[in-house]
Amino acid sequence: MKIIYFMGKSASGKDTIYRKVKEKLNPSPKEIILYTTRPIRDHEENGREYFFVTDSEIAQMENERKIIEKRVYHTVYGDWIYATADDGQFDDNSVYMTIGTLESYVPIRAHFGAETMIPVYLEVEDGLRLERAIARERTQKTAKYEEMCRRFLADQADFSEEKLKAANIIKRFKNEDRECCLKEVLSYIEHEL
Ligand SMILES: Nc1ncnc2c1ncn2[C@@H]1O[C@H](COP(=O)(O)OP(=O)(O)OP(=O)(O)O)[C@@H](O)[C@H]1O
Repeated sequence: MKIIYFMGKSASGKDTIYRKVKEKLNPSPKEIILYTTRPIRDHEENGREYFFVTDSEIAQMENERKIIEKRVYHTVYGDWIYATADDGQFDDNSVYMTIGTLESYVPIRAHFGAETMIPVYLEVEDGLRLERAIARERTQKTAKYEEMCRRFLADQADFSEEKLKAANIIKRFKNEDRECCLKEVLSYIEHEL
């Protein structure tokens, strides 16, 4: 089993590059769909970006010992839970792909083993990344600028150099030009597979 694990700060382009990589890889990797209690965004679909669930549904999966890792974010809209679950999604002979955080990468690597993991860490210069985050919020019916700012600040601590080093994230991909980034990410993944 291999798990291609996309990470990066908010608006670093994880979703964008992830979708393109999924399109280009043949056979296409299976997606690991995470669970979240955050409200669905306008362009999202339940079961595509995430399984959108309630707090009690997460609690039930915990009782059933299905949760591999779980994070709680204290947002301006309340607590949002994100979780990865061993819910029957995984089989030994498949290649999987998902978007996660550094905090989630570490327990997942511990659960499945380092040899299973193909980490893809994306980065964008902070000013450009903030511009992209604002532009993205503007396209939403209800722009959540406060939450966007909270995440921008939280990212600095969540993806600190110490944490990147501790998680053994050495390779990084700059997402300035989409096509260049995609090409580099694809050739790295193909090499690792
Ligand atoms: N190389 C690029 N050039 C220009 N715009 C980009 C590029 N990559 C991504 N974007 C745009 O930047 C915004 C953020 O990208 P995306 O939603 O993929 O980021 P993300 O890392 O998944 O964000 P989050 O973690 O906050 O959900 C989107 O509007 C996307 O279209």
